Amino acid sequence: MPELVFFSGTMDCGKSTLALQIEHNRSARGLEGLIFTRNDRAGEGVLSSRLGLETKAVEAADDFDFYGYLVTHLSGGARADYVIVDEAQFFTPDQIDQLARIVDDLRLDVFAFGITTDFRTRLFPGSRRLVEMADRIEVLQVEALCWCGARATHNARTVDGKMVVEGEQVVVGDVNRPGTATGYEVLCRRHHIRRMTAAAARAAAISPDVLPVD
Ligand SMILES: Nc1ncnc2c1ncn2[C@@H]1O[C@H](COP(=O)(O)OP(=O)(O)O)[C@@H](O)[C@H]1O
Ligand SMILES: Cc1cn([C@H]2C[C@H](O)[C@@H](COP(=O)(O)O)O2)c(=O)[nH]c1=O
Repeated sequence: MPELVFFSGTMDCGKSTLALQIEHNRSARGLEGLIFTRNDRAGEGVLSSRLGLETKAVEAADDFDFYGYLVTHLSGGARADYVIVDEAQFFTPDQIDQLARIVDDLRLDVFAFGITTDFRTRLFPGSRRLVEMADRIEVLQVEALCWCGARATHNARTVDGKMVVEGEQVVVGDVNRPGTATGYEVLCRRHHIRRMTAAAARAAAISPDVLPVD
């Protein structure tokens, strides 16, 4: 039975790497996939992993119709055996419904990869719809870690090095980029709630006025 699978996790936990591995394994066996993404850090029309691998992808904006694209593709005589969608959090609930329809009506597996919650710990609309609609939700096995060593479960945004909890939901960016104005850091829930990034923890540890958190 074809499935809509949502592979979810924090930033930097290996989602895009797994997407590339699934693509590699299936194409190595002669299957043909269609790959979609939106707002990848590496630019338009690319699905990239921090391990250095990347592949071409169709850049899908808000008005992109996944189901229509697949129908046109197949009725033109082209082949598609499965669909990969990276950065799935950025897609609209309607687009996620189109992915479900690809599974149910066109009988293709759809593998969607994305972060579940934003920097305020709120669900992205696309991720919410995937949680509602997916046949299966897979949490990635490789755990990203908080600076304290606990499993990272939340994504923090930093502006000029300080953690923020207000702002636009979508700002493309990366972890471990100290020089950039807007950055991200993965944290455990405890340290996300306390707004305690690695830099804040270091500063607290060297300040004689502040008791250590841990
Ligand atoms: N230099 C490196 N050596 C080994 N593994 C790395 C290196 N850089 C990144 N990684 C791995 O890649 C993961 C990030 O993969 P990526 O697919 O880009 O994540 P995501 O799509 O979830 O944001 C990291 O969690 C880490 O396991
Ligand atoms: C938490 C959060 C993240 N983003 C952006 C930042 C990155 O461009 C992507 C996540 O990519 P990854 O491959 O999973 O690392 O999402 C955002 O726009 N808003 C947020 O709150």
